[in-house]
Amino acid sequence: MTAPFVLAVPSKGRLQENAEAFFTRAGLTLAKPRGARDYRGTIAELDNVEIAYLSASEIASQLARGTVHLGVTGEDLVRESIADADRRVMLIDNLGFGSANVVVAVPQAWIDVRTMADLDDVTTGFRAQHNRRMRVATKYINLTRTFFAAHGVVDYRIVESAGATEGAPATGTAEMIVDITTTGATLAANGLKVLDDGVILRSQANLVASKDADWSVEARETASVILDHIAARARASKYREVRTRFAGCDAALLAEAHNRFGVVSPFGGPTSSGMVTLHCPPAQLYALGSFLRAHGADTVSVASLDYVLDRDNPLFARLEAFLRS
Ligand SMILES: Nc1ncnc2c1ncn2[C@@H]1O[C@H](COP(=O)(O)OP(=O)(O)OP(=O)(O)O)[C@@H](O)[C@H]1O
Ligand SMILES: O=P(O)(O)OC[C@H]1O[C@H](OP(=O)(O)OP(=O)(O)O)[C@H](O)[C@@H]1O
Ligand SMILES: [Mg+2]
Repeated sequence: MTAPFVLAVPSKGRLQENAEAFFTRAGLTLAKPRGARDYRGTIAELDNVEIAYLSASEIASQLARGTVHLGVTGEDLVRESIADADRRVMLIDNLGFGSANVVVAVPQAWIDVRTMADLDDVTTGFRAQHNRRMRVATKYINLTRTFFAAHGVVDYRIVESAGATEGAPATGTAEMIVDITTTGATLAANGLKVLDDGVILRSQANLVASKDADWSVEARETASVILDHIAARARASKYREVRTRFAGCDAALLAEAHNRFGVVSPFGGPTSSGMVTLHCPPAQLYALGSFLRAHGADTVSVASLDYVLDRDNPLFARLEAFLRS
């Protein structure tokens, strides 16, 4: 028996629901045969795939170790926990959820500190005056070191924080923090502000591949099928299907529609009777409908697309290039 292909999916926290919904939309139904507390699952449509339900941070670690082939996790966790991340894992695609920024935040009361350059001055002055370094509370130790170094800030010390990091300045365990934020509500509630150039990383959930997983022929084939599903869904959601028929519909008109509205003609130009099926970006639908009617169409129908299966498998092509590199 060949070893199963392992896909890691967040088991809890804010990424979980979105991740499951993402696979469902792609036509891949995640199932837990032994109930909700089961941390191993399957994909109803595919044999020989094992779903590993793990925390988002554990997914990043297992991708680095190669114990899972593909996983969904936050870019922040990938960049923080995997040294040399671009060589060991590949971010195949942004998933459009789990957006959050890793930021440098200081007390709002520091009115003269707006930028990293200001912070550099303040940390240097603090060290000279107090004979100790300012403390930064964070769980993003590597991201903090790299970012501070890039800005020439050296007079600081990291205090590792596992949770409630925003509270550190008020309780006196650190002077400032590096943490993740979405709405900014937690920072504001703790009297903190983000430095103007203090965004270290704009993170979101990603589909990530491990370089060191067992990429057997079977594993590659499974990845190709999974990524084909995902690409078909992604392509479908970028467009709506527009259909019409009128005598004046010709190649020149379609070329104009392409240039003006970003319309593509996946099945070629109009038939001899002027029947055509187009794919149009949602924001341009009404403009396209008006354009077609102005040129003679009596009726234009618009429908949403569930999947668009192309001969190309662009996500898998990227994965293959990475595995070869
Ligand atoms: N507002 C946010 N705060 C924290 N993480 C967020 C936010 N928005 C998106 N994320 C993403 O979700 C990931 C996981 O965060 P989540 O809070 O779900 O789990 P966790 O913090 O790792 O788990 P736990 O808090 O139980 O240890 C983050 O690393 C980040 O990529
Ligand atoms: O900018 P906001 O929208 O306020 O969100 C940011 C907060 O959310 C996260 O905490 P979480 O709820 O995940 O708790 P945790 O610290 O236990 O992970 C994060 O660590 C911040 O504290
Ligand atoms: Mg959290």
